[in-house]
Amino acid sequence: MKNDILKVLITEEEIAAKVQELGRQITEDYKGKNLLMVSVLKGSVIFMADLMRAIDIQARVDFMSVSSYGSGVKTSGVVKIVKDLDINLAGYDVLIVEDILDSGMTLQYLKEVLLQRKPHSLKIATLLDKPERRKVDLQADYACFNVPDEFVVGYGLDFAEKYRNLPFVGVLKPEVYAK
Ligand SMILES: O=P(O)(O)OC[C@H]1O[C@H](OP(=O)(O)OP(=O)(O)O)[C@H](O)[C@@H]1O
Ligand code: HPA
Ligand SMILES: [Mg+2]
Repeated sequence: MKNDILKVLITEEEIAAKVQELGRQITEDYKGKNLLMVSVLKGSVIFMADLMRAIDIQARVDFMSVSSYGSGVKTSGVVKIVKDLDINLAGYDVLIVEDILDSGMTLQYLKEVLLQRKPHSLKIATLLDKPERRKVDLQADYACFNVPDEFVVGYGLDFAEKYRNLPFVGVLKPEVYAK
């Protein structure tokens, strides 16, 4: 699998160090609050698993799955909830945990939907931010790394459902897309 990688953008060690740093920051920022971490399936599960263990306050977790109706529709911002949260958000300080903020369509939709449920607060933590591709005016409250406008895989991020289990973030060789 690693043979398919053209270049590593962010190493396993760099990710680990940043996730620990973000965990400490969230621990500080959410002291005395009622933290609920919401992971957006599937890409964010690796980040979620590492980040939650880097946080030293009581934190609940829940999972949500959304899908676009097709790549064409995704750009119009139409997203469908495939699996909703189990927990009612009232009274929680919700932190959405995402792997990547790209066009921003997914997170803009999620933010809107979750805000309607009247959480005490709502913030976004993302591992990767690709600001050049943004189509909506949205920023993450916490972002670990900026990435250039290239399709990236690994540490949860997939190409055609593959490469999520790479421990680093990288770019695929062009011939992999042609397969
Ligand atoms: O900012 P955007 O342009 O909306 O892109 C970001 C979203 O796209 C990816 O999810 P995807 O729909 O591929 O699902 P996955 O997490 O299961 O891979 C990624 O995990 C984000 O959720
Ligand atoms: O660069 C990316 N890689 C994988 N999944 C993604 N979803 C949005 N952008 C990306
Ligand atoms: Mg994906």
